[in-house]
Amino acid sequence: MGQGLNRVPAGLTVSVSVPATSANLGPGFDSMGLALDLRDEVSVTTRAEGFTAHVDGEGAGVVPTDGSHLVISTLRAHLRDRGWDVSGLALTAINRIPHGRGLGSSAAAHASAVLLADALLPEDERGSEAELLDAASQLEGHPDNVAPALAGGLTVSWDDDGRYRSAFIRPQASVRPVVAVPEQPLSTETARGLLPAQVPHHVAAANSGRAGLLVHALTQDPSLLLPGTRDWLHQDYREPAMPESVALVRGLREQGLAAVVSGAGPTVMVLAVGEEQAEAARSAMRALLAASAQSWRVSILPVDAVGAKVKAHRSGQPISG
Ligand SMILES: Nc1ncnc2c1ncn2[C@@H]1O[C@H](COP(=O)(O)OP(=O)(O)O)[C@@H](O)[C@H]1O
Ligand SMILES: N[C@@H](CCOP(=O)(O)O)C(=O)O
Repeated sequence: MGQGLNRVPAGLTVSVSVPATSANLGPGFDSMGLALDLRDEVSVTTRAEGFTAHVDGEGAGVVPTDGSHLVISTLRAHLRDRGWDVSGLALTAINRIPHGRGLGSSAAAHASAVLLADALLPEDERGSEAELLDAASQLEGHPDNVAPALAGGLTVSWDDDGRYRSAFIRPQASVRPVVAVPEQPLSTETARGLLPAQVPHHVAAANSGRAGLLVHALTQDPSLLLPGTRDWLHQDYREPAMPESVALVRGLREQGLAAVVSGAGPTVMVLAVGEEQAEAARSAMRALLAASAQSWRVSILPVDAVGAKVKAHRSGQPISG
């Protein structure tokens, strides 16, 4: 327990649920993201001593069960930043977001931790929405997953001289994301390591144009989603780490479907328009993956319009220490 820090009392329980997210959406590298209807649920109860994590679902048996669990360590880091700490914590999680697949599991964990920590603070010490967005994004290293995880829907985020900010946008209701999630994970860190330090000016210009077009396609004219999801900044550079995913994106795009690598991959997502095209995308994915050596989960994952929910808070009176 840090010296001079206020102590959150034992006996407080807080729960959050946070959606999966797909970042980049093609040309919106490190800035655009979409929340998806698949949620992690996490509860913590403060106690006098000891840090434990009980996890069901994705990551069970793999992620740590002590104080080094990502949500516990991040929650404590956020508390300390605010001048507080906690002597003990029991965490329970139902994880549905697969890890290391490009569906924002680590962003969901960082967002959960910051929201849980904030809810454990006395009301007058809690952060604003903008502060929580910035705090969770700083922990994640980029804001494109954290912003839609917190707010739902579609977000465009930017770095405002060292502070992350986000605009929240309602996508067209007809947009139906379809995902193909492979068995084999790929860490975001590894995928980021494949990116070049610089790209030619004409490539940056082309990508910026498509990112602008993508916002128009997602909000006004979904018939432009195929050109609006074209990327030159990250997907091809990452091909050596996920050749099947990049080949799947190409195969789907040749059929006129707006396919992208979800986040840093290796999940592939199609931004379909309407139920009929979503079903067609699902069939096309299954057909193109029929000969794959690994298994893939193919499903329609609707857009989550709600974002993170702090679900319960049995409040007590935090004490100073
Ligand atoms: N809910 C969670 N609880 C504990 N650790 C998690 C959780 N979610 C993610 N992680 C950690 O983050 C890693 C995945 O992060 P990352 O490589 O960024 O992939 P992605 O965010 O695309 O799923 C996992 O292997 C695990 O170590
Ligand atoms: N912009 C990031 C997005 C990473 O998303 P994740 O879901 O794979 O963590 C990147 O492309 O590196």
